Amino acid sequence: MTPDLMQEGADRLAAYQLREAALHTESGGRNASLARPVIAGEVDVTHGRILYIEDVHVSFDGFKAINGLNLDIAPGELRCIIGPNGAGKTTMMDIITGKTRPDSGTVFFGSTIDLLRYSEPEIAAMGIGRKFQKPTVFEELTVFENLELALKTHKGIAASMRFKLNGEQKDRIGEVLHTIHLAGSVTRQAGLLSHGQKQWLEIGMLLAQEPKLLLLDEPVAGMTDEETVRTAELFLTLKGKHSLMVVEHDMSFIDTISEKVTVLCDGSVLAEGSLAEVQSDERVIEVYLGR
Ligand SMILES: Nc1ncnc2c1ncn2[C@@H]1O[C@H](COP(=O)(O)OP(=O)(O)OP(=O)(O)O)[C@@H](O)[C@H]1O
Repeated sequence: MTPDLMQEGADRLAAYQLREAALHTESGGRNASLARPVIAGEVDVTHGRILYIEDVHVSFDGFKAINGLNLDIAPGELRCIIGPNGAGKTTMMDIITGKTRPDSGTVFFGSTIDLLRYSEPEIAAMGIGRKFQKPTVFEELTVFENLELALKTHKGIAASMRFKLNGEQKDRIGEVLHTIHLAGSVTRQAGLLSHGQKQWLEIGMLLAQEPKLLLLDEPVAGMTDEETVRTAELFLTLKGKHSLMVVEHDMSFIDTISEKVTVLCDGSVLAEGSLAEVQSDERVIEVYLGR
């Protein structure tokens, strides 16, 4: 992400926060009930789901990229998503994060927040973080500065102008640095990190914002074997505190981290279960794993 894009995101977030504040001051009626669910930190998971997708359809010029998709994720779950190229994995993440609007269907964050009503920055501000395949850290800044910036941006641009880290926030950055195995590289310029370390730093930038749901697209692509092992350890420590959706093609990585695996094909769920279960499913072997 470029500084311009980050600035734009922060501006839109500030506008969103102003709009939310205005909604909260209106009395009763529809607006009051709509405003209620988007208070940061409050996601109603009493029904046992942090993400709920039902019968979602998306077509691009008549081509059905997502075709009757149903999927839900429990709070604290680490779900792996696999499937052949073109199965709709990225499009599904685009829908959850507000980048693509479905033609029809339901997408809820917890049981009260209808994600289809919100924009991309609004959804990010609610606690859904997304990590794209390529690392996009600020190469000129140090590891610490990248994390600090992530915290500031999360506060919105108006707040970030006068934003100084308090003790709690410094502790939060320290905690994140430890989690992402970069505590020994605080003052290192991000551009000098290895590919794997840059990926961890970007995950750390998301963690600094304390997301409830993290969407990670091919996080170990291009990593060394050692980095892949450490990333698996990292994800296993995040599980429980956060809900994670991980799209990956690396089966040994999935084997290490997965409990439940969802196989997407032609825009809908082909199979779901443990890795061993989906690997022995004839339909999955046919379309994805090969004989
Ligand atoms: N904006 C778009 N316009 C037209 N077609 C699109 C668009 N976005 C995605 N598609 C098509 O939708 C289908 C699903 O694409 P998507 O990128 O979601 O698949 P994927 O499972 O992420 O694949 P991969 O593993 O290759 O990343 C593909 O056939 C793709 O070409």
